[in-house]
Amino acid sequence: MQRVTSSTVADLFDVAGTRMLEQAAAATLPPHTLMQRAGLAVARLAMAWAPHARAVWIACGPGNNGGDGLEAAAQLQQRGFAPVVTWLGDADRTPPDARASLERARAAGVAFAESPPATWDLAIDALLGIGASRAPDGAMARWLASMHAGAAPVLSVDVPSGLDADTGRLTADPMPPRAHATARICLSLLTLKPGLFTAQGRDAAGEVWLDDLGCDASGAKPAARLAGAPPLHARLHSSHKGSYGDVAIIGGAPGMAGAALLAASAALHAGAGRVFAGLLDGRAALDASQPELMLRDPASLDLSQMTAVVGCGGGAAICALLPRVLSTARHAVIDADALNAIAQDAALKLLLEARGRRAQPTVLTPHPLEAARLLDTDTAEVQADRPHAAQRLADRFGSTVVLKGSGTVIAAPGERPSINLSGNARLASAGTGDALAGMVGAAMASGLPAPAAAREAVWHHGHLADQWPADLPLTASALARGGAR
Ligand SMILES: NC(=O)C1=CN([C@@H]2O[C@H](COP(=O)(O)OP(=O)(O)OC[C@H]3O[C@@H](n4cnc5c(N)ncnc54)[C@H](O)[C@@H]3O)[C@@H](O)[C@H]2O)[C@@H](O)CC1
Ligand SMILES: [K+]
Repeated sequence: MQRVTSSTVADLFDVAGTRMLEQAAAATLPPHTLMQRAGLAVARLAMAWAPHARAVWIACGPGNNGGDGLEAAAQLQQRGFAPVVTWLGDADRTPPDARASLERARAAGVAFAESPPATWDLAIDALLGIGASRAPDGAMARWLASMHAGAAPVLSVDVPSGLDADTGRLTADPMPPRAHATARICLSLLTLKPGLFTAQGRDAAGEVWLDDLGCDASGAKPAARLAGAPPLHARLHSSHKGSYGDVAIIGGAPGMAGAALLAASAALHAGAGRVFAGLLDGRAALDASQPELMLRDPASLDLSQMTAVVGCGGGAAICALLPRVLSTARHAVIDADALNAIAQDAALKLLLEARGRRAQPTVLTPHPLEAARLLDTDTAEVQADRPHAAQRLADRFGSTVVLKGSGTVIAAPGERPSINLSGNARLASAGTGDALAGMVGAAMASGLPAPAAAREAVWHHGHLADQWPADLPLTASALARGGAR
């Protein structure tokens, strides 16, 4: 059993892939073995996580996810706990594995009840797993609502019930936030699923653990992956500023110079050799606190050997510069207003596609609304399947895509999407996206391929927020200055 952290490197399997693995594993094992392993793993995690829980409520659904809960109940009962099971199954239609676990729970003397106990110290959600086919309703929906509204911690078996394991879309009502990060925990069985880590999955699952039930997943095709912590890049003693590349920040229209300066500061502190601030606001003054930044007229910059970070605070004025950036920049990071300009202009779309065909490294950094505009759809459709949306965008424009949001997805043509696990809600403030664009630019300028540059910068950006002292406000300018690696 292992806990998943932002550093974890792992393959993610969708429901179809997980089912294939389950069938292959079950075929080599005595009947009911996988469920016994699953129930034991749930019981062990429950005992380790809530060792003093006296009242344990286990809510079990009609399928094999419920079977895991019944098996866990038997195991807990045998170890001196007193679980109370509420079960929504029908003995005649229960699948064979779950029926065997039902018998074991009854034989162990587990208490069954029609409704949840009055109070509980730990709730185990074994209502629905990867077989969920519709939104929970009736008693199931009521039980889920009360366990997630209660103060006691919740352990979800395999996936939080009502969460789509492939996409992280919650079909149940949104789960209320919890005061403590570990008040929700999820034990994913056999495989890790993409939906646990993006969209609403992070909030619904809480801390994620994996038990592979002793099965080897190496033969199966993953749907996505967790890229984990990037490697440390040691610098050669004989290196010089030219070794780490030039970054040109192009943006900062009148009234929005701050966004471009944030990106410039982030690129500088993330290790770029030289950073040029090509501000659209010709009256903007140099940031006196960062004399390393070089202020230039954006039209005068020769981008052919540079990484251009374009769009931060660009406003409508960025449109006029985009044809030159898209045609000439050696590497490009396209953010914010530049993304919106491209979404509205067929000629700019063609130029972006042409960059992809020329294999000129390009990273797009949209939030869901910007991604929706580029895909000519709406935010709900993007959020309904974030890995798929990011991959569509990457394939469409031949670019690396960083789809921001909870569980940032990084996709590139010909690669499986990866999901980043560093970062937290403190990043939800103005300017943090500008800092990220600058950090991606610095990583590209250092010579990393676009997908690796995107993954590494996204991880570092989130990691900074994870390490941020709780009593210090996280502002974008401080984040940008903290980007040194
Ligand atoms: N068979 C085995 O030995 C193993 C099963 N495992 C567990 O089995 C789960 C998958 O089991 P199943 O395929 O039976 O699927 P589930 O137990 O996730 O759910 C399927 C059942 O729930 C019903 N259902 C679906 N949506 C519903 C809703 N909204 N309201 C009410 N009922 C609903 C379906 O009609 C079906 O009866 C995994 O998530 C995992 O927890 C794992 O432990 C691996 C081993
Ligand atoms: K569940």
